[in-house]
Amino acid sequence: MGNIITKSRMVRAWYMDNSTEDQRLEHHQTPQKFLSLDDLAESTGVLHWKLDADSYLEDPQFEKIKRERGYSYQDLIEVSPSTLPNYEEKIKNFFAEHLHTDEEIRFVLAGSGYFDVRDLEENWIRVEVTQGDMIVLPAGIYHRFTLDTNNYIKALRLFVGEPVWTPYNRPADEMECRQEYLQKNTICNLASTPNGPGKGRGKEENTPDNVGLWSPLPLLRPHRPNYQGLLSNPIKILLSLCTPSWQLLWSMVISPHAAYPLHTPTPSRATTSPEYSPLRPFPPPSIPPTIQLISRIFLPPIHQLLFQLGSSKSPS
Ligand SMILES: CSCCC(=O)/C(O)=C/O
Ligand SMILES: [Fe+2]
Ligand code: NI
Repeated sequence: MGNIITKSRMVRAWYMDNSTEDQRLEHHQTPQKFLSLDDLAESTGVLHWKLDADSYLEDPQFEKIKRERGYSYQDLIEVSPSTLPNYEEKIKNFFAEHLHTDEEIRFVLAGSGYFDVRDLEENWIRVEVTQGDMIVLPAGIYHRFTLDTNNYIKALRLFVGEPVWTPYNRPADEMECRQEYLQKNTICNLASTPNGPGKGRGKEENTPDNVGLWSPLPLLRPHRPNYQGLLSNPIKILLSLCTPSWQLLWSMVISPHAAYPLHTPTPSRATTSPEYSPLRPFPPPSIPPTIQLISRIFLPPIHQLLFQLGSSKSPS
């Protein structure tokens, strides 16, 4: 593939239009609507790193990511009409909306392409990957892949343990990994944060960025990119009207008690972190066992239910 020009650029992600034109085109909405990597992580759980594809073998950051995330397997895939056996069929399968029971991890060594991921409001978000992009799609996320008009990508595929590439085409809503994905992304990680978008979830587990930020109000944060779309049916409107009182109750009364025991087994930095609002003291001054129990057992399912009602009644 001597004529393929590969260039490294900042990753871009945008909301797609609904056109059925050539899948390899960019498919922007009008006007174009981009989202930041923080918003991408927050609304889908997709993670991204920019690395040097020419020196990844000696790159300590690449090693660190592999070590910390347990990636023990890697191989190469080169997607182009001339390099991929059964190209036409594979390309068709890659572009069918599907999920996997494990993370999909790709590190782009050359060329480019698009990973499309569904957010929780059923929008397609297109993530452009070029040389040096490492992308992790969480287990259970609906997604698809296409080449762009350059028709070429070479990527490392990484995996935890023995690789399982099986795609499960949509609908796969009953699968455990899908349910887990929804659970993680509707309750814990789309958290309302005191620090603005993107701080509610991160690439590391159990850091202060990931604790203490648990809120039942993922739908109702004005900074979320699709906030407007949420106000499209009566349940969503009702939810939004409840926001101020629910938010206040949550942040002042329940959250300081509930968030800490729910999310951090190791309180190490919690008390000293300057990032926290005084409304969310760490550790909580006292945690009445009944409040802990009630908030742990009842609030997640209630909020999950509200969320599902709110997001399934009408297209937003
Ligand atoms: C750039 S890797 C090709 C796409 C792929 O492997 C996959 O599983 C898409 O979902
Ligand atoms: Fe896939
Ligand atoms: Ni060539």
